[in-house]
Amino acid sequence: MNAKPETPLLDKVRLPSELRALDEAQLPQLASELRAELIDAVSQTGGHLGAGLGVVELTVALHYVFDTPDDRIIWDVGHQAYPHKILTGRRDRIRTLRQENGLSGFTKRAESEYDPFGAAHSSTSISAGLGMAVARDLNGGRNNVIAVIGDGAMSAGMAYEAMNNAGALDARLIVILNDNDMSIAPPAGAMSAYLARLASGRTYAGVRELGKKLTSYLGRRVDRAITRAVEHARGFVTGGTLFEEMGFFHIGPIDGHNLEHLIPVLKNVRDNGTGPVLIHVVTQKGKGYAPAEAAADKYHGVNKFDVITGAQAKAPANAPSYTKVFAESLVQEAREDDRIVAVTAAMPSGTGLDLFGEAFPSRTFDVGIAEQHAVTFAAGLATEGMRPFVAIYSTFLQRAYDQVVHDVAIQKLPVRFPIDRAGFVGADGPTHCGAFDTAYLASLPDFVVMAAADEAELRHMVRTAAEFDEGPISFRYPRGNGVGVDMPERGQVLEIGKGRIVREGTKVALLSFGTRLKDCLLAAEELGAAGLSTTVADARFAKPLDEDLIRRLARSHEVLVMVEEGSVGGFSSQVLDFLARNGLLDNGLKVRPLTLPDSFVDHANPDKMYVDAGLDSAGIVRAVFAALGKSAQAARA
Ligand SMILES: Cc1ncc(C[n+]2csc(CCOP(=O)(O)OP(=O)(O)O)c2C)c(N)n1
Ligand SMILES: CC(=O)[C@@H](O)[C@H](O)COP(=O)(O)O
Ligand SMILES: [Mg+2]
Repeated sequence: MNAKPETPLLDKVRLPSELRALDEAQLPQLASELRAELIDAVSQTGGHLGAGLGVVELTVALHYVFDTPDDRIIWDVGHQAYPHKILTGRRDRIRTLRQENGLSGFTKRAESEYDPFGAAHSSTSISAGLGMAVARDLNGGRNNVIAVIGDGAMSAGMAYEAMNNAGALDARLIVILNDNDMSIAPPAGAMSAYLARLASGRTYAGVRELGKKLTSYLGRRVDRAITRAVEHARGFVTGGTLFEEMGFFHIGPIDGHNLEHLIPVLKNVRDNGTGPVLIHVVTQKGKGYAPAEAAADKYHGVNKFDVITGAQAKAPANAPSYTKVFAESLVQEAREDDRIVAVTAAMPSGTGLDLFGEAFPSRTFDVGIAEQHAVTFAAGLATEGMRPFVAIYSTFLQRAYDQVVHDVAIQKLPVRFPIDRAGFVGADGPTHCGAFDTAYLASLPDFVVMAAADEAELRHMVRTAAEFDEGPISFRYPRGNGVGVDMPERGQVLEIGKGRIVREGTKVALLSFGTRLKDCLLAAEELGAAGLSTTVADARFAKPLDEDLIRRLARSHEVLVMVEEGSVGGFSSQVLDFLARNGLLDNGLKVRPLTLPDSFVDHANPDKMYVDAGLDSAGIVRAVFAALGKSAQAARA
């Protein structure tokens, strides 16, 4: 275990008010101790590190200059907010980050008054900040509202919707564009190239012009320190930037690691000016920790690691991850069919499309954080006969629901949706839990909705989706590793709307949708041992349902339990609806849906989450006994 860093100055700063009592000359030391504390804490918990390292100085400067929590700081995504948490009364719990009952890995209103807005999905900060600014004005308040948004998050439409509105309202809102020239992967798109041009100072102003311009916004208080800050290194961009055209006063770029530059600029913006202002701050993701600076992903998200070497802990795996199986299967199909193309919204490594991109660079599209566009872009591809796969996390597809309905489903376009991170995701908590996709997709007419029970099934579903041209089709699979089943050389095309019986019994039927199948099989063993002959079926499809299979299970068993890792309203609800409409509930069948709880479940270890949700084998056994009016113990006795 590495020695805990010495942090004599940070030890005296529990809250921002104590930070504000420091002399400005002490701030570089504070920043250095804060960085060491951050590295040490994340080495023990794992989590998002690179983004936080990049905003250490910015965090210190913001809390030094602004009167938080009355002044509101909104961190976009919130993954970079660990230094903010350390400075805002949460240092004593920082080593509980992302663990059960510990601090959230993102900003969270319930956690602290210094977190005025919860996040984890990107590009919400300017909208939320504008709402707060307008509310302040309506209430006659005077506090500042500061939205800190990354260059990656700046690719999402919502950021522009918010700026468009802010420019029109002319509300006093401070936006800090934290430009580290990185998303999770290197950023994609024309906006990123534009920011790079601004940051490289293509358009310099002369000192006089700069002075005039700053004075026009900041009043006469523009001092030499600010002029120096914005002149420094890259120079000051004048006139006609996109942000100015949208009604923002645009300052920068300035060096986001230089407190002597940050503090005078922030103070002057705090004390002067009207209307919305955007400060373009240039930072380095992973700053100040050599292994992070050298890493391709700048240590965006890490496991526990050794501080000296940077080596990350790796859990031993007996099976490949679902993500990898998906990616390799798609590459395999794409070798056979050049109409297959792949789309990701800024998640090439998370979705496995980095592998696809290596094999087929010209058929891979990283559209940036732009889920809505990703879906409609794929719809356009499909209209011209391409076979697009939009590989996306369940939670992020939520953002593109109207595009799924209006652009894809109504037009019956064959867009394929491989849905990763379906179900509990563990440490990222409720914002990233893939709970709702089955409910929101299976309610759409003619949508084909599948879930893979294991990695071999996933391979079949990739092939099935590739060859299905009749309309939209999705298949879901969870975060983490497969079960370790034998893999077919190539996937088979599954019959649409047909499930499979995995084990035959007579009294109890367990109907699984997705990877809970293995717990159903364990439960069936236990039920069998207790004298309850149990059938286990893998539904494969939530839409269209395998009606014959369900009818058979309902008619020939006393108990029918549906098991899924999704919200209420999903697969089980589809089955219940079918049973009710077809009179299959009229003869005393005991039916129990086992779904995710109807609540937002906080971050924890996924295995524990399954137990708490009753979705492990013991929970399934309990549900069967409860349906039969017995306790599990009594039945065993
Ligand atoms: C809507 C949405 N899509 C995707 C993600 C996944 N994601 C989290 S952080 C991130 C990169 C953000 O880049 P940037 O805003 O530049 O922040 P940085 O990590 O560089 O500080 C992505 C793609 C997300 N959180 N929300
Ligand atoms: C903040 C964010 O949205 C991503 O970094 C996310 O945490 C990645 O999750 P995975 O680790 O499951 O890819
Ligand atoms: Mg970035």
